[in-house]
This record gives sequence, structure tokens and C-alpha cells, in this order.
Amino acid sequence: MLRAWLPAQRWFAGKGRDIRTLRLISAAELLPPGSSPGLLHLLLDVDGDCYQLLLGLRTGLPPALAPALIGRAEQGPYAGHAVYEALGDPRLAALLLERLRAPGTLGPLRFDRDPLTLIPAGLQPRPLSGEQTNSSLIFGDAYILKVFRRVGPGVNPDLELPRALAAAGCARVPAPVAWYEAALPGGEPLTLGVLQPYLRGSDDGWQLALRRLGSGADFTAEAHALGRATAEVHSALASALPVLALGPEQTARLAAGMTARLAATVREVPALRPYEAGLRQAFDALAAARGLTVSAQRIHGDLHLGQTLRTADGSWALIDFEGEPARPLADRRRPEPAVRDIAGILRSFDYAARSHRPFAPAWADACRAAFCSGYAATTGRDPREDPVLLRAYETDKAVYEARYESRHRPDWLHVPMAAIRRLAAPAPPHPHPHPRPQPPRRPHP
Ligand SMILES: Nc1ncnc2c1ncn2[C@@H]1O[C@H](COP(=O)(O)OP(=O)(O)O)[C@@H](O)[C@H]1O
Ligand SMILES: O=P(O)(O)O[C@H]1O[C@H](CO)[C@@H](O[C@H]2O[C@H](CO)[C@@H](O)[C@H](O)[C@H]2O)[C@H](O)[C@H]1O
Repeated sequence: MLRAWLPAQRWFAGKGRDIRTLRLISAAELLPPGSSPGLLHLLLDVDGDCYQLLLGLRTGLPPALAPALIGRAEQGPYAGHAVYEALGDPRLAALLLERLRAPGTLGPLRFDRDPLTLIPAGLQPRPLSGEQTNSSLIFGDAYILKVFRRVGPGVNPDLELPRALAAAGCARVPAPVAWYEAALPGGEPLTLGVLQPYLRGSDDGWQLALRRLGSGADFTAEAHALGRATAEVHSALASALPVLALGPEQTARLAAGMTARLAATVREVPALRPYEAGLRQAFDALAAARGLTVSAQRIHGDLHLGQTLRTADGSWALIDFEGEPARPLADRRRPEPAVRDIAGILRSFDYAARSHRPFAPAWADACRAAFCSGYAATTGRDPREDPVLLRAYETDKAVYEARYESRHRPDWLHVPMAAIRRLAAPAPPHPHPHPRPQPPRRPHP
């Protein structure tokens, strides 16, 4: 039953392949055995990846829950029961919130919360629609619970970083109010879900940018403010968590990692092949750069306009600190240059401009410049002052995007490919990041 259902889920990483091995890691009943409906929490090993499932069990399924049906239990105490996606059932979703309100353990599961926040009882749940990496439920328009789907040992950065930011007094990120984990023998706990305030009435940065483009409106004031917000989050993360100064050898290792990622992506996305040598130049330049001061710190890790919310009061918030979903958790928790996030947003302006007909390059350029100025206004350093670093990270991001689009949205592949063509062309000389004012030319005699 699960073998057929899992590959059809957006959050399932092994899409397009037949499941070879499926093994139960843990099972916990969140309601007393025999309850109807029943609620079962499962961790499953599917071909080496661990997934979290919340299954509802009922003898008969009401019509409203028909879309949530997975199949019928064939054996065990629930034999013959309908098995369905519990997050689609308001009764069971409400129960999950009750568990989060009352800290404690249940089998391998541990529920925890911020002792200073009182989460009200009885908030009505509704699932968040749309395509997500995980599954989210909104409770009474006051809180949002993200249920992680592919999980692994170690704290998820989407819990770790927002908590660290909240403790550092940074209000740009909704602070987790409750969370739950699984403690399995012989390993670090796995983060399974995080509840945080729901920013009601906020606008998704990507949708907002597209609307502005569609009406020919300027977005530079927002881009500037977003640069400031990103810089504030980076500064708070740098003050709360370790920062490492990278020497030339470590910077060269970063460049080598980018080159290796490029080579692997070229094997997967043949359209990149003609540009490989050109793209590599950006990484070679980073490896060869001397006198570059690079520091590494905890960052967002997958920043793009879709991870930003413009709140009802007009300020920017950042969400989804999970990092790139396909990367191993240990990699995603490693300190990295903050320019990686900056490159992500700069690429996003290009994505937005290219989704618009006709392509609006001037709009993207203006937003990119405004974002960098906003960033500089807060940190005192403009990312454009490190063109070699910025180019390498933008190139790395465009390569990542080419792989992401070829895997998940082939119709979008042309967007990163346009950037790939631009980035593969020889870099313009960068004696100074900003053109210095030239003395007036003498009139020709
Ligand atoms: N705190 C929040 N307030 C309002 N909306 C949110 C909040 N967190 C997430 N969302 C909405 O939920 C969507 C999915 O959240 P996200 O963290 O990106 O999940 P996923 O990891 O599943 O992609 C976001 O695009 C945003 O629209
Ligand atoms: O939000 P996720 O963590 O799931 O991020 C993944 O999916 C994103 C697309 O939804 C993808 O972002 C790319 O497309 C965006 C437009 O849809 C664009 O704004 C981004 O700049 C571009 O990178 C992201 O790369 C991927 O990790």
C-alpha cells in the first residue's frame, strides 16, 4: 500500500524510482490502542532515507476524508481499517497540537515547548495547500506546524537557527514555540516538527515580486529592505553561533567543492556540458584569489524570494532555515560564507524577471543593486566589493538550480540556463567593484 502511495507524494525524495526496501524504524500510537479514529506515528526507512508518516485509522472513512485515503490495513490490530493521511483529518491534527501544548514523551517521541509561550487550546487546524518540501498545518491562523518528512539524526536547522535567533533577540524570523523529536537508540534525536507563530496577512516575497513585475511596478525599495533584513539575520547568527575565518587553503577547498558539484551536475544535466569550462573559471578564480577575507558562519542555506514573507506591517521576515532539502543534514549545518545566501536572493530576482514576458533584465539589475546596497547599509560591507566570491557563489547556485529544475521542473530549466550562459562568459575585469568617478576628459584639440 505505502509502496504505491509514497512515490506520489511531493515530499518523497525517491520519486520516479521503484521502492526496493521499506523497513519500519519506529511506531507510536498517539491515541490509546483501539481508539477510533486511531493515530499512528511511523518512522520508515525507505531505501536508506528516513521518512515521517502520521496515519489515521478508521473503520469507515467519511466522504470529506476520501482524498486522504492511502489504503486498507491488511493485518495487525487494525486489519480492515482505512489507513489515511492523518494531517488531512482536523480531529487528528488537533490532537497533535494538544500533544505539543503538553510537553512529555510517548514511546520514542518527545514533545517540547518554549515555557514562556502559552499556546491556546482548541485552535482549528487546516492544512497548508500548495507544493512544499514538507507538510504544514495552520492552527487558528495563529500558529503553523511544519511536519518534516525526510528526517535524519541531529537537530534540524529549521529549529536550531530560529531558536538561536530568537534567543539573540532577532525578530526577523518567527520563533519556535513548540517542537517534537524522536529519540532512537544509539543516535542523536531527529527533529520531526516545529510550531511557530503564523504571520497572518503576510505576502510571499516571490508572489509579491511577480505581481510588481506584472504591473510594471518598481521593487527596489522592497529589495533594499530585504537586503537589510538579510544582513540583520546574518549578523544575529554570527553573534549567536561560531564564526570561522577561512584561510586561502580553506577557500580553495570551497572552490574545489563547487568544481566537483559542477562536474557531477554536468553528468546529470548534459545541457551544461558546453559551459563547463567557462563556469569553472569562476571557481578557479576563487581558488586563486589572494588577500580575500572570507569568514564562514551559520546561514539560511537556501535563501530565495519564496523563503521571504513581507508581513502585514510591511517588514520582511525569513522562513524555512532547513537548507537545500537534498543535502545531507551534517552539510547543511556547516558554517559557510554568508554570500551564499546573498547569491540565492540575487538569483531569485533573475528568476522573477525571466518569468515575466518580456524578460525584464533592468528590473532584476535594479533589484540586485538595491538588495546589495541594503545589505551594505546594515553591515557596512557591500557584497559587490567581493566580485570573485560573489560570482563563484552565483555560479554555484545557478548550477544547483539547473540540477533542481531538471529533476523537478524541466519546464523551468531555461531560467538557470540563461544565467549559466552569462556566467560562463569570461568575467569582466574588476579592478574596482564600483566604477570610480573619472576626471573630466580634456576636449580634443
Ligand atoms: N510563519 C509563517 N507565517 C506565515 N506563513 C508561513 C510561515 N511559515 C511558512 N509559511 C508559509 O508556508 C509555506 C511553506 O513553508 P516552508 O517553511 O517553506 O515549508 P517547506 O519546507 O515545506 O517548503 C511558505 O511558502 C509560506 O507561504
Ligand atoms: O523552497 P524549497 O526549499 O523547496 O527550495 C527549492 O525549490 C525552489 C522552487 O520552489 C527553488 O527555487 C528556485 O525557483 C524559485 C522560483 O520558484 C526562485 O525564486 C529561486 O531563486 C530558484 O532557486 C530552490 O532552488 C529549491 O532549493
